[in-house]
Amino acid sequence: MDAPTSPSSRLEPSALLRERPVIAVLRADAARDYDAVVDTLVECGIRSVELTLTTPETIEHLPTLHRRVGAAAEIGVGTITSEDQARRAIDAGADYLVTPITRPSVIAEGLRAGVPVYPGALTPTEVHAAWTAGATAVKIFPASTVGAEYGGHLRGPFPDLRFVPSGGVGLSDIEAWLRAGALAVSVGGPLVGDALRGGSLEDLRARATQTVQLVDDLRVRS
Ligand SMILES: O=C[C@H](O)COP(=O)(O)O
Repeated sequence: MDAPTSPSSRLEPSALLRERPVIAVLRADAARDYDAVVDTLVECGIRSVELTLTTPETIEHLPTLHRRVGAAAEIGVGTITSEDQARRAIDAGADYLVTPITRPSVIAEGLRAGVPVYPGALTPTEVHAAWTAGATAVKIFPASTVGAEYGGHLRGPFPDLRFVPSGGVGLSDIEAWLRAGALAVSVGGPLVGDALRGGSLEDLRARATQTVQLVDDLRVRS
């Protein structure tokens, strides 16, 4: 049985994510493919990277990536669906956990360890359940099925809600989501492209630089 969790134990998002509200989601064929892409993203100013458990050896490779980026970026582990996965990711040093679903026991693992959790939810009922279980922010997934307008709708009944859209968020959607009140945006394919599968790192650099510029400009203007 999943234990209820007091919202008072909710963890805050990192300063890195608050300052530059983009999470780059990496889904690779092998963990070693992360290295050059993470280096490039962080060089361009991306400060939050989410690895995914569909990539073999992700947890084993996490300490190597932490050594590569140092304090320049936080590295989270996503696609977590079980308490065991959550514990293993935490033990390997995950800075945060991301789940495609809301499972209160996984959120509780993060809270116990002091590691922020971003659980996935879509409907208002799911979003509310994720938030009250102690999410640092609720991952709205898959975000492209609802669009940025949905974020504004959620703020009506849930004015304190923190949310992060994920899934199909294009670079051209980032501004609308942040203006709708998102804490941050989570972007995989549209940012990373084919860079994890031998694609151009220069093209990745261009997309990452453009993305960083966009969110920094929005912060200055808001
Ligand atoms: O699990 C994947 C993330 O939600 C990112 O999705 P995306 O590649 O559509 O941006």
